[in-house]
Amino acid sequence: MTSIETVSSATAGGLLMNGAPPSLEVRSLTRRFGKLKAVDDVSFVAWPGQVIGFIGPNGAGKTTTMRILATLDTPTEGDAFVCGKSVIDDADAVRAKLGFMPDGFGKYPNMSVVEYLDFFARAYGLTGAARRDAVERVLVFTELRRIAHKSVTELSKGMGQRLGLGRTLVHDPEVLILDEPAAGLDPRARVELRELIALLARDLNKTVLISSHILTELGEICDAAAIIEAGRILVSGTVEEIRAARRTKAAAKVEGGVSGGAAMAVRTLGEPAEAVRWLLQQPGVTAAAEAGRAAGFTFDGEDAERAALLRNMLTAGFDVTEFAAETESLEDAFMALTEGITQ
Ligand SMILES: Nc1ncnc2c1ncn2[C@@H]1O[C@H](COP(=O)(O)OP(=O)(O)OP(=O)(O)O)[C@@H](O)[C@H]1O
Repeated sequence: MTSIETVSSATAGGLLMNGAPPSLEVRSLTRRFGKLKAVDDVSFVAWPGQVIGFIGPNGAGKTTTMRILATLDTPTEGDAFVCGKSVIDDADAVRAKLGFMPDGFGKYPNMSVVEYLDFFARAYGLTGAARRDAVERVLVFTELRRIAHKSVTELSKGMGQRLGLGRTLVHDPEVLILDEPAAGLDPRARVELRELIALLARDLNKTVLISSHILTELGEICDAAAIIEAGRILVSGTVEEIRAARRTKAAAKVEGGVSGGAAMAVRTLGEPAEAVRWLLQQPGVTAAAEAGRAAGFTFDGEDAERAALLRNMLTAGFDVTEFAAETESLEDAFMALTEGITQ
């Protein structure tokens, strides 16, 4: 690993988004275990309504970071803030604002789903009607109502994960920390979990930090990502910022190319190299390069100028079969951005 890339404009711009502070801020966090730096100067931010993927291979430092956020461990250096409260100096306030779903959690035998949730509601100090309402709200949200009286030890993996998520929601926290919640789920349960997480962020404005070592698992639900390897953040920011950083990097690779503009791709019946040569002469085209059988380019212009570019291309004799804005997956962007960075 030779460099760190943080592409979040929010971190650079004074930690405000639309005038609001971040709901989660990890600031130069380091955790040593003897000689091992499990977490090494990790920083990233997340905002209300955002699902942020915490992505990295096994042993990268995700769980250690999450445990510190959940006040279950303390950092060697640095600090983290949940709704502005320090995990070191104000751990009680953090616990009230945060729900943590660990990657494995105990299920007590002889306890039904409703009793399990009620147990956690008591642990959070809820009493009387407030406790009953909280448990009911969670049963409805997680769709566990119909199996409320089933024993927790008889649940399927998918239902067990719903219960684990429900457990973190009883005190209605603003920030949710979910450690590998999709691990071991079948495709249907995974989609259902994804829908619940989207609801929590989009409808209830919660911040969700969700870890995985599988990038594709998170690509579809995350608005932002922090990618970690060997304790260090390789890249962090919104998915759009990560894609933009990738485009800038791609454009910088093209000789004479100036970065900026929307990513586009064009396919013709001829050689892509010919299209690339022609594109590089056109106004608004800031970079172009061959991309398999297509020519990829970045274009800085409005719809009318884009239409003119296509018209000119046809007039110039190119047999265009496809001409489209490129939507790059988070995975593609990550692979390109971290190319040559990881060992
Ligand atoms: N209590 C501990 N004592 C010593 N080493 C630890 C301890 N906890 C974690 N580690 C080490 O710190 C490193 C980071 O571990 P961590 O569990 O945070 O990684 P992770 O990204 O969550 O990985 P996984 O996906 O496998 O859970 C690993 O090398 C791990 O062995």
